[in-house]
Amino acid sequence: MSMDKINGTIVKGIGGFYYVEAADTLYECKARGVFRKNKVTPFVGDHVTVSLEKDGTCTIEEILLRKNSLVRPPVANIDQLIIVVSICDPSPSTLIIDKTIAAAEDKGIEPVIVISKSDLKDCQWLIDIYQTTGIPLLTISSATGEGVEEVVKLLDGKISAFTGNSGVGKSSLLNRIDSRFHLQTGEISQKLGRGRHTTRQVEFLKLGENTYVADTPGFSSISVERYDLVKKENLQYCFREFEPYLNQCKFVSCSHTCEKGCAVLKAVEEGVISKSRHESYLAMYNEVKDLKEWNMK
Ligand SMILES: Nc1nc2c(ncn2[C@@H]2O[C@H](COP(=O)(O)OP(=O)(O)OP(=O)(O)O)[C@@H](O)[C@H]2O)c(=O)[nH]1
Ligand SMILES: [Zn+2]
Repeated sequence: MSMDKINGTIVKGIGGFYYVEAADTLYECKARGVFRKNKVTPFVGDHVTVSLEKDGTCTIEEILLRKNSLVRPPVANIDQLIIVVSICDPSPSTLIIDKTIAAAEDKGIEPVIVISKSDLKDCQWLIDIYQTTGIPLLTISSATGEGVEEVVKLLDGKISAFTGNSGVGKSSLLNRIDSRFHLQTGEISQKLGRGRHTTRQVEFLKLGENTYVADTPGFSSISVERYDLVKKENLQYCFREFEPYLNQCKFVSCSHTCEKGCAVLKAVEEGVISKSRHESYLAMYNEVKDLKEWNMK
């Protein structure tokens, strides 16, 4: 029997069916049994090969190599992670922000910081910490609309996921960006509840040509603890503003925590690297330094 094969992207998964978008057509597919046997789960975002049979059956035959993946929520091939941080209600934790940034950097996902609720409080202190890092930074208010257009521009042509603690204003921002988010982030997620054991699905919402946003009802935040701990040796590369100094330290094996002749510590002292960022580095370094490889996954 001859079969046509196409390549596409999984944009949705519900009840054992996967919805694959290819050339503006949506195919309802089953996955080959072999995936389950090998304990491979197709993720939303996966680029896949689908066979189209004469009777209309579509089957996912192959999952192409993932650029990256996140476990909670399960999603693959994300270009950028939009980290929403409210300036108050709830107040920001720079350590949580930096852990999230590091998890993204470690996976090769571009982090973007969006400071929200700028109508409520002065954001300058937080801007000061991050504007020297080289990480894209925007300040927005979903109440006044400030900065929302800039967020829309940033999403163009990319696959993005939003993350941030409960209450920081993700839904409010997404609703301003596209009204179709309203239903998914509001009503359905409320029906499903937000408990740990409820069914939660990720779905890509298409905002434009090659522009998708992962709608992740029920997930306030990607998990950066446990699943996404960055190895000690890699941690220094997850703080991108450290990069110019890394090979200027006196010792090749410098951990940038306390050593004499450490170029990173010097940059912190001189105020070129923000103290807050380095404090997060220290805290994260101490968390992972004694962990063995098998404890990390
Ligand atoms: N003043 C002000 N309030 C905001 C803004 N954005 C969101 N809020 C309020 O903050 C609260 C939480 O906003 P949500 O958009 O539900 O936050 P969320 O991040 O989606 O929260 P979860 O759904 O729990 O993850 C709501 O009462 C919003 O009205 C803003 O820019 N300014
Ligand atoms: Zn050093």
